[in-house]
Amino acid sequence: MTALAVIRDLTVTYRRDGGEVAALKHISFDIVAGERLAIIGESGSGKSTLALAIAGLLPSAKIEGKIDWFLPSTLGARAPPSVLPDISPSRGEIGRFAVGRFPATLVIGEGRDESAISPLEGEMSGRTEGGLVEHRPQKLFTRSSHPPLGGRDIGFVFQDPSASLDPVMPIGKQIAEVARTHLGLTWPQAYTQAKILLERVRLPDPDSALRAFPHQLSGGQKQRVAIAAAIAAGPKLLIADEATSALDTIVQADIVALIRRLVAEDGMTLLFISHDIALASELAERIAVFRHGQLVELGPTPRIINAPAEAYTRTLLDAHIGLDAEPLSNRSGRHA
Ligand SMILES: Nc1ncnc2c1ncn2[C@@H]1O[C@H](COP(=O)(O)OP(=O)(O)OP(=O)(O)O)[C@@H](O)[C@H]1O
Repeated sequence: MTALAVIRDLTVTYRRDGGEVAALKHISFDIVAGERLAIIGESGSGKSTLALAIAGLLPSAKIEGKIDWFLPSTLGARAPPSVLPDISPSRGEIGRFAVGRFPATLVIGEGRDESAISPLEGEMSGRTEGGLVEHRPQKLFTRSSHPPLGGRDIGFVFQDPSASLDPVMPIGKQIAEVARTHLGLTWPQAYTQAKILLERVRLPDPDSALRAFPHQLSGGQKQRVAIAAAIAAGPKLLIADEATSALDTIVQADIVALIRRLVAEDGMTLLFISHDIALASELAERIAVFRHGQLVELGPTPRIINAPAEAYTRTLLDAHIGLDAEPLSNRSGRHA
């Protein structure tokens, strides 16, 4: 098993009302390349904080610990200047790191420099790119290099597609822009790619859908578009943060099936964040259980479901009425 990312002693603290909130406390685990890993826990357990920290999308929190990335070479890939950390190595250095050979190490939180270009607390541009909300990078300290680039190495699907899609830009352009930016395509090439992606996420009539605006689509269709944008640059890691929670049960099952299919087709690693242990157990090969910012336990899905080591996991299982029922995605023979 090859690690895609090795997370060690990750601690995240937010500042709130003059005090501090420890959202994650000394978290250590590996993300295995190609696996489907679910992060589950009740509200406030730190799931979203973990997802955002891994994606480098926590500009205003205090982050300590280390993430080693084992990313494939990206030589030739184009990185938009706005998402390169200001102290990152020169772009010529990016691409020297091969999977499993030269990890990119982010040592976070050492010697924080307040003159960094990080945005003011709470500031976000609101602009979307590859399913990621673009922001100026936090001050990450790079030991060796090639930190992952949001949108290119990591695709992010949020709970609310209405918030992650630009309401005044045709959806084809939103997807094409990701492909153009990160893959260095021309606009015509990027639009061809966008159409292929709309077909892959099974949006009806992809040709006219290219010109549609988000408000012309249903919630499930918008999430399909958000997923298409998230995978447009061929990320190694796809993070789905409660990506189905805002959808009704039937559409939820469709989106889960879609994510499963796309992850398999593209050989992506999946981090599936959910409060729903039943949903997680359908999709994930391993489950990590979080509570109060701590990792309670992590193991293969059958072991977590059938023989949890921790009482808290058992409580979560007992609380879930639907776990013994037929998996959601099988209920009506649905396909992605
Ligand atoms: N921007 C923030 N500023 C201050 N505190 C925050 C911020 N974001 C999250 N928190 C706090 O950090 C803790 C973890 O929150 P987080 O959103 O990561 O949990 P979660 O498991 O994803 O919850 P949910 O399922 O409700 O989204 C909570 O106590 C939350 O109130």
